[in-house]
This record gives sequence, structure tokens and C-alpha cells, in this order.
Amino acid sequence: MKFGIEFVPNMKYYELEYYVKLAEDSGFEYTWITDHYNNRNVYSMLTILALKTSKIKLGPGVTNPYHISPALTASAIATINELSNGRAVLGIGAGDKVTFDRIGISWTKPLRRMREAVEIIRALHRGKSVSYDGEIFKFNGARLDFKAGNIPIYIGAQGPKMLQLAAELGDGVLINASHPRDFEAAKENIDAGLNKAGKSRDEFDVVAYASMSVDKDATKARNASKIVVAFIVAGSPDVIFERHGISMDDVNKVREALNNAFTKGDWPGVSKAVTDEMIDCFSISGSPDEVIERIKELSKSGVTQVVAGSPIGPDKKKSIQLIGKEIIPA
Ligand SMILES: C[C@H](OP(=O)(O)OC[C@@H](O)[C@@H](O)[C@@H](O)Cn1c2nc(=O)[nH]c(=O)c-2cc2ccc(O)cc21)C(=O)N[C@@H](CCC(=O)N[C@@H](CCC(=O)O)C(=O)O)C(=O)O
Repeated sequence: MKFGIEFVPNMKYYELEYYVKLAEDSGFEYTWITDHYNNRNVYSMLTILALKTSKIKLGPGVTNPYHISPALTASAIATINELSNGRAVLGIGAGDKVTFDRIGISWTKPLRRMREAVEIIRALHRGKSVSYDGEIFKFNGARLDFKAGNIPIYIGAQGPKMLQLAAELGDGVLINASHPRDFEAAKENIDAGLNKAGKSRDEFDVVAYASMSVDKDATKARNASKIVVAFIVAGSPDVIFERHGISMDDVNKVREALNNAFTKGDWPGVSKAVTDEMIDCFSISGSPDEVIERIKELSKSGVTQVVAGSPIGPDKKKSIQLIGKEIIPA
């Protein structure tokens, strides 16, 4: 099993640098940096990380094909690859409708746009002159004037068609999920995409991009996961609740509690509304032994990389070290 770790660049560069170096020293193989317009620029932060680390693979987790042209994405990640001596990975997904609405980007034809962007980025990385007559992107003899190197492309995907696209075009798929049932459900679409491209499973990385919270004290770990779990619940489609047998009553209580938190500051109310089964379904939370158990189940459902996503634990530093000491070697 490979291990990755997600960081949101909502902290100063030196804090991010500290945590990523700690993760590298703790044995994590990948670090994925999220990309939303309202946080620090993903490539500026990756530049620092590329220069300050020596082993960990690094890249956006995930950027999108709306903010900037695929030519700029191809050039930016190739620059990180040069700065990091060949450790760059590109995570790209359809983007986030909520933040797009705020900056006037209309989220149309995400599948088509993702296909065209990934095809263009791959062609530019091959070093050739690229002409591409797409529905969305039109390129006429574009070319990078420096060697990109071999940069794996991972696609963020949840929906069935995007899962197929990820398997067809990507080197891996980053699935925002923490439970084996989600990966059982994704299997059919991943296999359909792999078959379409004539690829086998063992050349494809299935990544559980999970919310994780680890602590020696399991209760503390689980409590620390509640706010993140609440946001995941609030943003998940109903099909997910059916899959996990979670009542819409409980879901609506969480959505209402989040509303109250935003309007009246009642954050304790959010934690109260999150149930134990929600924590189990939407996060990997608990003691190291419990987390190891869940990772074994995920491996059986075809997962080949687990990414420790927010909150990582009640104390980020201690949890990163605990994962490195007790979970990665297990
Ligand atoms: C678009 C959407 O695809 P999806 O796979 O569910 O995408 C949801 C998320 O993956 C996407 O929002 C990601 O960008 C979210 N995301 C992040 N999004 C961000 O903006 N920033 C991040 O840092 C980020 C991290 C991240 C990490 C892992 C991960 O899995 C996702 C992450 C969807 O609806 N897919 C449907 C298909 C929709 C469809 O058919 N659309 C048609 C028509 C639509 C139209 O008419 O506009 C088309 O595209 O042509 C499907 O897969 O079946």
C-alpha cells in the first residue's frame, strides 16, 4: 500500500514546508496540495516544497481545467518536475462548483473539458508541437520549450463517467472516499475505463483520498473528525447515503446544524449531529490499530494508495508521526 498526505495551502509557506518535510521523514510517498482560488496558489507552494524536500512525490490534489489553460497547467507541473528532479505528479479534477460560482466560472461540460485538457497536457509533455481541434480547446502548433519529463496524471473522480474517464486516460484515480463499499461501487466503472484503454489494473493507482483522524486515544481521534465529516455529509449526493444506509433524517440534521453554525456560530451543534456511522462511512478515524484494520479492508477492495486527508488527527504533528511509526510500516 502507498501512503500520501493532503494539505490545504491555507497556512503560511513555512508551516506547510514543516508539515510536508515531517511527512517525508515519516515515510509518506506522496503529498497532494489542494487547489481552490481562495487559498494560496498551489504552484507557488509546490515550488517551495520541491526545493525543500528530496524524496516525496508532490503535486496538486487537484487542480482543474477551468482556472487556467491546459498549456499553463502543462508548463507549471513540468516546472515543478524540473525543480524537484522528477518527483512531480499532476492531480486534476472537474473543479468545485461552489468556489467556481463565486468567481463567475460556469461549470459546463466537465467531462468533455477534462478529456480535452488531459489529452492536451499529455501531448505537450511528450515535447511535440500540439495542434488540437477540440470542442472546448483549440491549439495550433503549441509546444513547451523545455523538457517536461514523465509526469503521471491522476484524475479526481466520484461520478461513474468521470471514473471511467480517469481509468481510460489517467495513471491513477483520486476518489474522495474512505469506505470499502465506495471502492466496490467504483470497480465496474474503473474496469470499464481500463478495458477501453487496454490497460491492466496493476499499472493503475486507485487512491482513497480519505478524511483521516488518528490518535492513540480513539475517542479523541473520532471527535476530531466530526466537523470535516459534517462537510462531507453536507456535500455528498443522496446515492452515497443509500449505499451506506444512512437515514436522510440524520443527514438533514447535519445540514441544518451546519447552517446554524454559519449563521449563529453553533459549531458544537455540528459535532453533536454527526453520528458514529457517519464517522465510519466518511472517514478513517480511530486508534492506529483501527486505522490499520480499515486500510486492510480498503486494500481488499482494490485501493493501492491511501491519502491522509484533513484533519489527519487532533494534533497534526503527533498524528503524522504516529502514522509514520505505526501505520505505514504495518
Ligand atoms: C463533474 C462531476 O464529476 P465528479 O467525478 O463527480 O467530480 C466531482 C469532483 O471529483 C470534482 O469536483 C473535484 O474537482 C473535487 N476535488 C477538488 N476540487 C477542487 O476544486 N479543488 C481540490 O483541491 C479538490 C481536491 C479533490 C481531491 C480528490 C477528489 O476526488 C476530488 C477533489 C460529475 O457530475 N460527473 C458525472 C458526469 C457529469 C456529466 O455527464 N456532465 C456532462 C454534461 C454536463 C453539462 O451539460 O454541463 C458533461 O460533462 O459533458 C459522472 O461522472 O457521471
